[in-house]
Amino acid sequence: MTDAHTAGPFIAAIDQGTTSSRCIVFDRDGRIVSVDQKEHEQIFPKPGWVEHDATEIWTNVQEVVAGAVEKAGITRDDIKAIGITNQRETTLVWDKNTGEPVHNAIVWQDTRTDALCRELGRNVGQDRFRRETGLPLASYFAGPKARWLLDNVDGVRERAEAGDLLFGTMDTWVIWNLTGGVNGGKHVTDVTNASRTMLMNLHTMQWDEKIAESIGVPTQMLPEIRSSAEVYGEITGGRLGDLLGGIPVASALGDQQAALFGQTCFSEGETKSTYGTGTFMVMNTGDKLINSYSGLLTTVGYKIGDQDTVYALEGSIAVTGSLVQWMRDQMGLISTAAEIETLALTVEDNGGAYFVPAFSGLFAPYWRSDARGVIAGLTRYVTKAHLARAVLEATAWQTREIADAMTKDSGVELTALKVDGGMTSNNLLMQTLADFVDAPVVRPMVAETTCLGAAYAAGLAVGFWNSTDDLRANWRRAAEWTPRMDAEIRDREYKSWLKAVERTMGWLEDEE
Ligand SMILES: Nc1ncnc2c1ncn2[C@@H]1O[C@H](COP(=O)(O)OP(=O)(O)O)[C@@H](O)[C@H]1O
Ligand SMILES: O=P(O)(O)OC[C@H](O)CO
Repeated sequence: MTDAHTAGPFIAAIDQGTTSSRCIVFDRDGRIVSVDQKEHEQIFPKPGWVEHDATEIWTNVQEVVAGAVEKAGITRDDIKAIGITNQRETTLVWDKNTGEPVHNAIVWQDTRTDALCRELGRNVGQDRFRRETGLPLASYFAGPKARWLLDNVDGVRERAEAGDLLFGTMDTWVIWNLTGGVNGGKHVTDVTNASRTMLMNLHTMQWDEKIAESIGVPTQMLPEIRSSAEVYGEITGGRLGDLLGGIPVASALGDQQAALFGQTCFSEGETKSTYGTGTFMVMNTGDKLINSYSGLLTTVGYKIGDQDTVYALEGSIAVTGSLVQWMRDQMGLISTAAEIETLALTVEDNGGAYFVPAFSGLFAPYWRSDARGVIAGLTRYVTKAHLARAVLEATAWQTREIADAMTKDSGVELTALKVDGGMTSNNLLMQTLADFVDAPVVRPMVAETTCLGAAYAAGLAVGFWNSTDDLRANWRRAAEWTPRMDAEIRDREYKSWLKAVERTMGWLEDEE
């Protein structure tokens, strides 16, 4: 509910995430006024496959927007703009005449395009994709997922070539529906989301015809690439049209880029790391498009209207919070995620055990789809409490590897790491992180940095905030952890971790 401290007007933001969709209403100081959230089904048709029902997601998005507005006790006139942020890479194709998806969305974690990526590597070469798109060939990205839909769903290639089908990541799907759907919905994406498709040329910021042809995706089904902060259209029609019709839809950012923005990492070298299902460390590299030689992604940080593009380096870790979920749901060793900390605190150390959760292969800095999970160093001494430690340490060591790669590629030493996401409520993990990366770890007051970033971008687009300086003033520290680990112990432990990582590689044979 609004009160005297949160007088309007407001900006709303939608976060269409991997496990849920949420909407948050913010005031001018970047404070949360209301939140509504709804989970959607995770569909696992085969080992390694992960899908979402995009129709369910759109229904949930409408519900949470209506829910957040109702909880705030405000109306359309109080909201100056709405921004979008989203799980990235998750790929959908739908019919522009009916609004019906041709298939479930293929989620970023899905590994069904591994073989296709290997084939593209053999036929076209890794280097070409890296050079033009900033990305290594991996099943993580959207382009190969689109190709899979074109090849494997009946009639889809013909309908796409006839111009009846639209491709989009979840930003595009939500914006198209919000702005009218079959009745003139805008078919757009922003530069950050486009930079994760493997179809956009990072040098021109346009679809790369040759790359699209080599992957086998017709460019006519791709959305128009726009900046991250501008008015794409207005809320039109349907349930939300009645409630919020006319409100400008004014930003789109992939969720990790939105978190960079929400953490106000506006200067070159500033870095954030978000700890959710997976973990994503992103460094602002300003106007420098840095080629990574250490296994990071070169990506777009953001682009505000017609200002210059801000680039970024990213280290993506597939499994962090989801390892805690696995300990809870598959192993039954804890009953809530928070219990991992209580259990880990019953022992002094990991008892010699190291857990490398290469469940979907290894992402950054290795990009090895043939890797699978390993628990190394087991003896009869090891208890479930030691494993709980090893689980938390896995997140911290994976971050350390990315931090090392960032320093190598950018030449910038990490002086502080701004963190956010669900796992940051774990104090032991945050201390371990500071110890392993050997830098202070800081968490802001508003932990919902993803939605905040989308709200900030939308607010800038409509003049609700004037500049990024206005936004910096809103960032406030809530907690800080400083390193206190003996360097010799850290180096010894790091070596053992790297040895355990080695053990995960080559588990899958080429034909698997
Ligand atoms: N206290 C905790 N300790 C460790 N992990 C936690 C804790 N609380 C939540 N998590 C993990 O954080 C993740 C949820 O964080 P969230 O930021 O909501 O993720 P996402 O946005 O990716 O859905 C879950 O994977 C959960 O296991
Ligand atoms: O929805 P999240 O927070 O799990 O983020 C997913 C990432 O965008 C995948 O690249």
